[in-house]
Amino acid sequence: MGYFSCNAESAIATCDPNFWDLNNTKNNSTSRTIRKFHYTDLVAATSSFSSDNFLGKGSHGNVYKATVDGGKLIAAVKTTKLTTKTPTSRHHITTCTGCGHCTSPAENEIEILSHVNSPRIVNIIGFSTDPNDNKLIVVQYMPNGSLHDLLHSPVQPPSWTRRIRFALQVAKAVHTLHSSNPPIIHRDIKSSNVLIDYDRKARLGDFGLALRGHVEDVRVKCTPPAGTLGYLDPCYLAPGDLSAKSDVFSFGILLLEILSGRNAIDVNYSPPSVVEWAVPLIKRGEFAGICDRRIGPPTNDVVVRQLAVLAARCVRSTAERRPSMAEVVEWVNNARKRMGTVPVWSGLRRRVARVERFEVLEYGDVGRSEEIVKVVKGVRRNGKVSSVVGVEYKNESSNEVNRVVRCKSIGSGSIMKKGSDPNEGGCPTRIERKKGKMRLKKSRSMGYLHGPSLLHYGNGNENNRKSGPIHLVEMAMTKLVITHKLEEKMLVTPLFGNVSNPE
Ligand SMILES: Nc1ncnc2c1ncn2[C@@H]1O[C@H](COP(=O)(O)OP(=O)(O)OP(=O)(O)O)[C@@H](O)[C@H]1O
Repeated sequence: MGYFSCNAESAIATCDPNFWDLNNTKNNSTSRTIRKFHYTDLVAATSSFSSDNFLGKGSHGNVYKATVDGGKLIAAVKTTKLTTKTPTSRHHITTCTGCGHCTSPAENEIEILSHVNSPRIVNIIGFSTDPNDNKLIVVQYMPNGSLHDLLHSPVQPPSWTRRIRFALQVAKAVHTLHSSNPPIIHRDIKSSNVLIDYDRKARLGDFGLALRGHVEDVRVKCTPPAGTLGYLDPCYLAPGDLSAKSDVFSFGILLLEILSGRNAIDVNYSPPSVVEWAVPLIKRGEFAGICDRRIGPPTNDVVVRQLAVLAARCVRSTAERRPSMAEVVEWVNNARKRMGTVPVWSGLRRRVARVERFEVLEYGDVGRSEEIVKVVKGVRRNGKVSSVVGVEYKNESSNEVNRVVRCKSIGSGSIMKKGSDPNEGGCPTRIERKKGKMRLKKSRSMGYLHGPSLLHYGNGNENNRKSGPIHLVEMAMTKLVITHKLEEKMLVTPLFGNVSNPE
């Protein structure tokens, strides 16, 4: 891959008074010390840039594995050539035709990386200059390839858990860049620039196109648009169009790639653009349709729904309407937490199925006419209850508003067996009243039913009102009935607005 770029570092010094001088590796308070290697040391460390140490080829040169400091440090050395003004690739694009305001990607990468150090990026160790004045960049060695290789490898595609972790790690990397002072805009977020470290965590690399500065800074303003086709923000047509939201767009493409396992531009699909292919599916709510066919949707399909809608928001055509990277991190993190869990109400479905086996349904077919009027945020009521959520719902016939607050796990023992209803002479050994609440006792599982719902719950008919234990069953049935509405309200609407229209 290559850039249409130009090389005129003196012009940058004019544009930006803080331009980082390669001869001064620590020129201001935000810089960190980086090493200046002798070229001959790097020749030795790479066995004269031998094919055995060859790691890959980029748009500006090759990358080699280097063993430095007598074997104490393994690094990657990126060789570069002084960039010409000639287009070198069909992938990278920029409109620069020799403006005299650009620096070479290698020098730019050294400058940017000297100002940032994060476990989520491929950090710089040092640099060198070859006899032809070409720069060599020494960065941390990433032994596990790129995210692009992993996603598109024919063997063993990554699991959902790994994909979501990678998405979160990249989102954190971009957020770190955007929140540094002055902000750094990467401009080339794509799966081949995400490398996997020793701990199998994703790190963002290749800062050749990155820009450091506020959008109003002259340097940022005078740098022509650049990026990789398929990931490039369509709003970014002129230097003045650049904003952090361009990275958000590219991240959205990457997220779609992670979810679908398809390339940003893939002629095997119709349409070839991942945005044009995925966004209509997302708008129609066909979330399973965008999941990588090789692994299918995850157990908790809410996770894909959340991430797909988030991706659709990131690639919105209006840059201002895209989320910030802080928001992206938050929602990907929420999805990660949800991964490995089952939807809140599906556990209830299983428990209600057990109730059916106990034949308690003879108490009546209740809860068919409730409408959710409010989703209430739960509170931690007991050390044993880790996550409490609830709803207020209205019985349409009686107009009563009742509230159910429950923990994620109400044990099967919280449902009374037939014959244990005190009205029938049964013994409610597992249920006790405490301070106006009904407490369900079952080993580690606790649940609560709040005040009026215990006393006034019913289908509007006084005669149908049941005693406490029976109500527990009825509540369970009610929750089963409202499952679909509730998931939409709780898990989608508050997070993303109207799902059917992410635009
Ligand atoms: N730090 C690293 N550790 C291990 N391998 C690396 C490292 N950096 C790059 N590579 C390997 O070298 C290849 C080329 O990397 P490079 O960043 O130069 O180009 P690219 O990102 O693939 O393409 P482009 O330069 O067009 O964006 C990568 O695909 C990767 O396989």
